[in-house]
Amino acid sequence: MGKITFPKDFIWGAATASYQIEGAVNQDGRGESIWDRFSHTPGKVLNGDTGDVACDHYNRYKEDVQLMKELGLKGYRFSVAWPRIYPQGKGQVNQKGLDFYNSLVDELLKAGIEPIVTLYHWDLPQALQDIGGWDNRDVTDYFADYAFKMYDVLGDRVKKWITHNEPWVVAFVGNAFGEHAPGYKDFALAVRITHHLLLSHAKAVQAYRQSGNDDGGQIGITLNLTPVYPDSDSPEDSEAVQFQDGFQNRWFLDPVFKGAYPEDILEFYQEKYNAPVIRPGDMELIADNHIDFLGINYYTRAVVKKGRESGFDSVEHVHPEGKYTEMGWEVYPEGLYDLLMRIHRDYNAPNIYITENGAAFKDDKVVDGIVDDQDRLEYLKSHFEAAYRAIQDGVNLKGYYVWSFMDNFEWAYGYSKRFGIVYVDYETLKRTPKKSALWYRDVIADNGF
Ligand SMILES: OC[C@H]1NNC[C@@H](O)[C@@H]1O
Repeated sequence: MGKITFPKDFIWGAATASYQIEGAVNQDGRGESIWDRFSHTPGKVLNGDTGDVACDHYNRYKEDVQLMKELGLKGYRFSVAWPRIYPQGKGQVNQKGLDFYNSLVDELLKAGIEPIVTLYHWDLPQALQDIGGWDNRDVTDYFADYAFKMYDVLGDRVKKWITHNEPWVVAFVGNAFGEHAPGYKDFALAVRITHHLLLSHAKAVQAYRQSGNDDGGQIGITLNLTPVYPDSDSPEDSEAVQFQDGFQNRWFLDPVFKGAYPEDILEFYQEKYNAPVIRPGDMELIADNHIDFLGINYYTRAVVKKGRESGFDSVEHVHPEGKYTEMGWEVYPEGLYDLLMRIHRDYNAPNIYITENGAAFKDDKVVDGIVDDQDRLEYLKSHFEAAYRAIQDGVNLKGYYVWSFMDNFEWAYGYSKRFGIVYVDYETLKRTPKKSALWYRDVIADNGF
């Protein structure tokens, strides 16, 4: 592909999340989150790593924003730690928590960087988990109250909001697979939680429209979407694709864009798990609170075939020959093009932002002050090219936030996986832009490559 130039005003950014970078978990009145509890539970996180210190961004944010400015970032996606605002999840507000995010937003704006703020990136206040967490329908109201407070405090300067990050991961990885906080292995619980997450999303959108701070503002949701391909063109394999696509993608896309769950998956869940619990008015609330943009987190594709068991959910994942990242995810930029075209075609999505895309590779070592992460540079380049083709074919893609601005706490993998374009030395917390960051700086400056 020759020189490509992205549309004018395309937002080139980078993304992070509170628990993964902030540290300072006991500073300035922050309450405990479910990830504090989970990471301090022996055996849950590799090497016993926790987010206690992480990148100490809470105390180093001015330095980090300065580095973002030097890289020329146009946008920065971060998340607010709910337990910094409401240490008990509701009730008493922690002013020092509000002060931190106010200062961070002011630093970003001074640096000419547009903030896009995620309200929930997995660090639920533990006090709410103690009353059932997302399985307790009341938490959907506490979330809307927390969202309203953030719109009130930051909404004059923050004009792009994301209600939830990856509700599929929150529900299933945290409550069915047991690999994330709070660590349950209960599929019926996970399905019930998906509905409460979507309900809380709708209530937070409604609160935004009522906040009086939504002038010129946009609100959306970020979904981790994985395009699914059949291992063969057999009818059995296409049935496996149908289930996996429904389980992972359509279960959230359909209610958000069409106001109803996909029939095939809903029927399967009701039969097998007697879930979700949908009350009269729920689907209307979800249907009536439209989003202004869809955030897409794309990492890789899935290739599936009919599994050995019987039943709609009998799916076996296949791992084709090819290049894989340190997470065991196939490098497949074509999947990003196909996904964007599908969202455009099947859901007529309004504006789209790639709110996360990036990779962890082994090549992260500082040698003479340089981190030569050629693998990551090539990963990003190939995915930028796929995004560009989708724009050329009509997709309303308005921005791209690389995951991640800097190496950080990669959940159950702890600090063993590095996604950053900036290297973090966890002994000294020194930040070193990697080769990919320096290349990205030029892409941003030229709005292409
Ligand atoms: O696994 C890489 C990223 N995926 N999306 C959510 C983020 O919190 C993860 O670090």
